[in-house]
Amino acid sequence: MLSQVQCVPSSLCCSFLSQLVFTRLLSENSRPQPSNGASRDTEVFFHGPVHLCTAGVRAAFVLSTQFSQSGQPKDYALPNASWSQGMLNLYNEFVEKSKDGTWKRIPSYRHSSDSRGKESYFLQFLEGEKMSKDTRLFLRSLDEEGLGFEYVMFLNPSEKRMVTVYQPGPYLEGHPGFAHGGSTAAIIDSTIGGCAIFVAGRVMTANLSIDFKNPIPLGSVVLVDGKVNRMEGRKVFLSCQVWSADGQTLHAEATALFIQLDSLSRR
Ligand SMILES: CCCCCCCCCCCCCC(=O)SCCNC(=O)CCNC(=O)[C@H](O)C(C)(C)COP(=O)(O)OP(=O)(O)OC[C@H]1O[C@@H](n2cnc3c(N)ncnc32)[C@H](O)[C@@H]1OP(=O)(O)O
Repeated sequence: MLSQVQCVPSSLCCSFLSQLVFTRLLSENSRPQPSNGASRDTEVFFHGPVHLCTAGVRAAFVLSTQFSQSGQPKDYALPNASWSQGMLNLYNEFVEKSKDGTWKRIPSYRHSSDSRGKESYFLQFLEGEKMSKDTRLFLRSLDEEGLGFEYVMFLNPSEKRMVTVYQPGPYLEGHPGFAHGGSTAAIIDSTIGGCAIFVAGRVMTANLSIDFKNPIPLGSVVLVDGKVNRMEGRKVFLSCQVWSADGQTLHAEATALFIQLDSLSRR
């Protein structure tokens, strides 16, 4: 994939970049604004008049957003320009707590096969599943920062607990200005899914029950706090709460059952 990015002729890139600037100027006053939570600087739109831009160049751009400058797969669980100060504050708080090893930041890649390193419980999970190299991670499926799920997970192994610092972007809108409940379910499922993977390896969600207490404003920052309560045989019981960053508002409460799998291949 990398070589495809590097093979794009530089003249094509220049033309692409100038079109991009042109596109931004053209569209600055005409396109709808994100209702909340997205930095305009991170937005890239492709409009009709500039469709000189080929699908190949578009693909090269998309690929280039998936790799860091060092050519390594991009770790999406690191700060970017779309993160609000509130998101950065909570992130820094947990980075600080990670210094003595109590918490561990979980790197997060678009493609599961990019999850490298001995800290990667997720990779161990996938190796067990023999999943395709191109397996995607749903929550990382947008090319542009700040529009969808912006999040970083921290695992506390001794407490079997995972917290996700989460900032929902405008593409997750349900009721005007608020995150769709399905997106909240997805971040809860992934947070407690991470906990369940940590304690039980290969698992699937069998049951997820959510009480939505207060809507989550788009662009706000919340803390998704999940933990394993107990295991009974193959059954992993978990609970989760979603709090506003200031701890004053309980947005959602959930319980879940995950089932440890012997193997997906038997299915
Ligand atoms: C550290 C890591 C970091 C990672 C970060 C990234 C994380 C990303 C994470 C992403 C995460 C994304 C995660 C996702 O989105 S997973 C996608 C959504 N989930 C599914 O699609 C699962 C579909 N269901 C199934 O495949 C099967 O039904 C499963 C596998 C769940 C169980 O079928 P299986 O044939 O294997 O088991 P069994 O039927 O013998 O049952 C076994 C026991 O379980 C009990 N039971 C079963 N179902 C229920 C139920 N609904 N309520 C209450 N109890 C239930 C059952 O009574 C029995 O109990 P007992 O009789 O033994 O007492």
